[in-house]
Amino acid sequence: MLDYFAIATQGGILLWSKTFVSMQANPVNPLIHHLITSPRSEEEPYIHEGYQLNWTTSNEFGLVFITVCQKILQLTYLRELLLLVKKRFIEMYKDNFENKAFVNLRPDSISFEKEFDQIYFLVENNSLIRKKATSEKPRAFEDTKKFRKTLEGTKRDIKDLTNEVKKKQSAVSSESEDAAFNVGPRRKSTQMRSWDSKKSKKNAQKSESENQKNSKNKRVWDDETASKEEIKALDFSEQVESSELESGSSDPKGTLLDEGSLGVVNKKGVYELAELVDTKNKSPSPENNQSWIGGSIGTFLKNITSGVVLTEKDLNEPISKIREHLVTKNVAADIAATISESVKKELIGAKVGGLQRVSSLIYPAMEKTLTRVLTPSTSTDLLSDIHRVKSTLHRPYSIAFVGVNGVGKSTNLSKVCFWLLQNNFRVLIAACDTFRSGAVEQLGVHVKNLRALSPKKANVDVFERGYGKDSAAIAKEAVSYAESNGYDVVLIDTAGRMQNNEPLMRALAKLVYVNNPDKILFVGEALVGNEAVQQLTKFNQALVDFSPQNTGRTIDGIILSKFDTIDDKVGAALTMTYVIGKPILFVGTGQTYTDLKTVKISSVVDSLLKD
Ligand SMILES: Nc1nc2c(ncn2[C@@H]2O[C@H](COP(=O)(O)OP(=O)(O)OP(=O)(O)O)[C@@H](O)[C@H]2O)c(=O)[nH]1
Repeated sequence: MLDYFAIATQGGILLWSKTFVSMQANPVNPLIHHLITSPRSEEEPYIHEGYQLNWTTSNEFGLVFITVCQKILQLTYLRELLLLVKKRFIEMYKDNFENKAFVNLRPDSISFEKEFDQIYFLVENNSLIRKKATSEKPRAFEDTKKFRKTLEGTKRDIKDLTNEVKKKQSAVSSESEDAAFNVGPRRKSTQMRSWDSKKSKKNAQKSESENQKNSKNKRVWDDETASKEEIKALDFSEQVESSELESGSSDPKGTLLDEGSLGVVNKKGVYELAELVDTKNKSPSPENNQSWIGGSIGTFLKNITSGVVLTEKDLNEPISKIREHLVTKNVAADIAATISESVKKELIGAKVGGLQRVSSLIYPAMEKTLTRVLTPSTSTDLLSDIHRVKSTLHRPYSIAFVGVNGVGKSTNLSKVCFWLLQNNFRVLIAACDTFRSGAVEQLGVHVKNLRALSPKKANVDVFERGYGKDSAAIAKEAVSYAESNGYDVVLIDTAGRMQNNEPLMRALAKLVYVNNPDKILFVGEALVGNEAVQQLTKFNQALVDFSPQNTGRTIDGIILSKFDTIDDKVGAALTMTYVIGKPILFVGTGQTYTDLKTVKISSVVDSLLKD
């Protein structure tokens, strides 16, 4: 779905905008600046910090219309949306323009919300409208009809727009088939879309012969980890270029995958995610006076000589330095205080040995405490768990993704799916966000991309039942559909919800109770402040409080998303783990499907101890 739509003057004055997902830094200004300094073709999207911006200008009125969406999504309707919004906006406000400037109209008096929503609704549902002629009437088409009926007084506009959409679609209809990703008993399995259609095969052959002409830069393997065949299995270039990726993507490989963050295929043929490595900070060295332990802490301890037994008084100052250090690493303040107190307890009564520096006692004490906090109480080996459930219980393994709005649940679910697909699992994605408009379609786009990137294209489907329905029931239906149709894993996408919204938290507890997923993963943003700690605690508590039968099920693990936005401060991992005593299973490090990493306890500890 869209993150943002803006209408601005070509001079950069924002006239009207609509925000769908809040963004950390609005990329519209950089685009406008870019357009002023180096005009470029409207056909070529502008990529800025993980966002893709498409636009159209009206030179006659000096306007620019801009869509912003995450670059991982390849939305087909952006051009149509832009052109229709431009047409409608100019129709409505052209009398207020003179010499490309507004006359007697202030931006805050522009009322364009209703018109925009009508256009967006129609364009977003374009593929469903196109299916009108087919025997099966999709549910959303009925919605479109109902919606139209309610729009008294605007029928003419809607008719015009619909005709325009249809006209444009008939031109591209042979290329777009994006409404057919959904599965479920409602459709017979024979009706499920075959992604290896004749057209794509033809494209594949064409791309293959083009590939032979173009010498590509392949990933360079710097060790013996993978065999030639295994490397071939990880070379997605051919798959992507021969895929059915939607139009408008001039560099699909770069958009969907980051070769730098690819995992490795190990000797057993398992595609392992890359590990998070802190390359930015210096290695800790307690013996090094320049390091924070040897330096600032050492200063407080330099008077303590050999044979002395450490007391609380000796340790107060150094321990407060440890707390400050942890806070600079993004550990929540109260947790930094608790951990440093724990280090203090570890050290009280320790005897300083012969040639030993006191500061060198601190490093192992901290290492021990941090390792204790980070050591998981539940399994982190998902692949083995999935195999075990498959071979012993003969059923699919289910994972629910939960968290507040916009933290990256669907994106990271898709990255997990990419990893599972590389390991040849068959995955069903259950679209249980029946709340946010566009959530189901967003999963459809991910599935389309994932199919294009996967060794076996038919290994991933979406199970959806549209909007407004009971998500617990949809998840149950999906799991049973997966069981009877041979899927190995069900990934359950849930709606984002605020931790204080009791009805929604009750609904989540119900989903967990009814489905008892094998793993409940909390997706939280890496920039942890008190707010995020509270979110995690409350989600965990709500699962207990609102469970219909007091099952005691709580969150099993954490995905720390948007790690790339916080400059390698691993403290968030410590804070989150400390709060619920469950491990960080994955770290999201960007917006492509390969931007998912695992974290080793020793590297988190190492990183926390670094300068
Ligand atoms: N930089 C960065 N962006 C991310 C990461 N994960 C997700 N995002 C972005 O965060 C935004 C929201 O992601 P979604 O996956 O839609 O979030 P969600 O939690 O499913 O959203 P709701 O369904 O609205 O609750 C998108 O723009 C994503 O591209 C990440 O690891 N790094």
